[in-house]
Amino acid sequence: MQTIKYPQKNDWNQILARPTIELEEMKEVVKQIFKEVKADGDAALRKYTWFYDRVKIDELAVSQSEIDDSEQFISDELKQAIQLAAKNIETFHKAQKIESDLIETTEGVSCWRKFTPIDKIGLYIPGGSAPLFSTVLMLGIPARIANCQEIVLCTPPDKNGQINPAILYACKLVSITKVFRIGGIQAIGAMAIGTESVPAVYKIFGPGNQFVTAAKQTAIQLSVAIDMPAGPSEVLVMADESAVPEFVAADLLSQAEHGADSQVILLSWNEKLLDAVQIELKKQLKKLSREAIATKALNNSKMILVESAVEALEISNQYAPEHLILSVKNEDEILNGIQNAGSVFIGNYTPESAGDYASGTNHTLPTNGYAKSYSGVGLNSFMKSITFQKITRKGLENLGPSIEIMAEAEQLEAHKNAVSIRLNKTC
Ligand SMILES: NC(=O)c1ccc[n+]([C@@H]2O[C@H](COP(=O)([O-])OP(=O)(O)OC[C@H]3O[C@@H](n4cnc5c(N)ncnc54)[C@H](O)[C@@H]3O)[C@@H](O)[C@H]2O)c1
Ligand SMILES: N[C@H](CO)Cc1c[nH]c[nH+]1
Ligand SMILES: [Zn+2]
Repeated sequence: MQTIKYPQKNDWNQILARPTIELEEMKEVVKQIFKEVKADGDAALRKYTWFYDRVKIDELAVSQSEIDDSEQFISDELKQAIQLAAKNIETFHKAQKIESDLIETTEGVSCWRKFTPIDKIGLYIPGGSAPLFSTVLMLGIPARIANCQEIVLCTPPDKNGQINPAILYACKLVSITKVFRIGGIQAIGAMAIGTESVPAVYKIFGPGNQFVTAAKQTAIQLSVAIDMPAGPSEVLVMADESAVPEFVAADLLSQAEHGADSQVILLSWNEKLLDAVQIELKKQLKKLSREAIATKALNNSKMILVESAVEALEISNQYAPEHLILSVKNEDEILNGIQNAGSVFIGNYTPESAGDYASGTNHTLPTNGYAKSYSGVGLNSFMKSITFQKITRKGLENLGPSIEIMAEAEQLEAHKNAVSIRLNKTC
């Protein structure tokens, strides 16, 4: 991992550039696949599953018996771990329920909101290089709490056309029955457009590689909402002399192993720590089964020696990491200044993997700098709100003159009349 010492502020953006594929190139591919999905439906899904995943699929839908049988293939130990994670995710997301209060904005003018679930949703579960069954929990549990009626789930098949049993077990746990063995752009196209087998949905959720993320962004043009751009994983660690080099290296590697296009950043004002982490990285990397992937990601990654904690914070806010780890003595000084980050992990005993699996927070988070403007997935992502208002005669007498003046100023006479006609009528 390259080390950079005391970079100039003007150079921060270039040093921290993410290893993204040219968006325009991907957009063309996405456009073509979407066009074929619209024209040929399931046949296009089969064609691209063969093209990208090298597997011939007859039955796109996973049968209920495959879902039911999945638990035979996973250990009790894993089932228990999944159940504990599910409990914590449920507890954290249930607590996010918002009850809307009725507000009287002016005497006689009552306004309130009602939250309703998004009826039809699509979940994308990554499976290209690792079967991320934890994502089923992260999306399925809040969707169930929100009471979404139709949940469609797509995930790529393995070389034998099968879905990992842990993904199916997690589907069973959260009562998801419409499961399809489709990945990548074609899966997003199927859920956005609809085919003979895959129902079209109103909103698509879930992380994925750059192709999946580009496809989700194109789905927006078809009036389908998306949760956010949740692309290749990233982490930024801020560490001082109180950090443990072994822990820091392990955290960096935990996100580097996701994919060759992941990026990890370490910021410190303590040069000795950077050197120690560098040594640890080499030691730990060698032992990883995904060494090759993590090595590529480390080539996109940087260790940066900065002047101070204040400067580190400024860089971090500019970078807007998906995950921010604080391994520092005076965390409170930094916590107050965090403006842009998907999820924050505080102290030596809070590995980022805790949020990936089991602490309760959601791991579907904005990447590629989108943490400047997007939040991660939460209960509200699965709901929308409708506003209501009721105005009494007295209320309209109080508010009406202002509406009339504003409508007149906007030269919208009919708007004004809708108020005046009422105020002028005595009943
Ligand atoms: N931001 C988050 O919240 C978050 C959470 C979990 C995972 N992730 C990220 O999700 C990603 C998972 O990626 P993955 O690849 O393992 O699985 P994936 O399921 O996202 O993608 C696999 C699919 O990509 C398609 N594909 C592969 N090569 C292609 C190409 N050249 N052109 C078009 N399509 C192609 C194939 O159809 C394949 O099925 C990783 O980058 C990981 O970092 C992000
Ligand atoms: N770190 C990923 C989000 O960027 C989520 C994940 C799932 N499994 C392991 N990790
Ligand atoms: Zn992870």
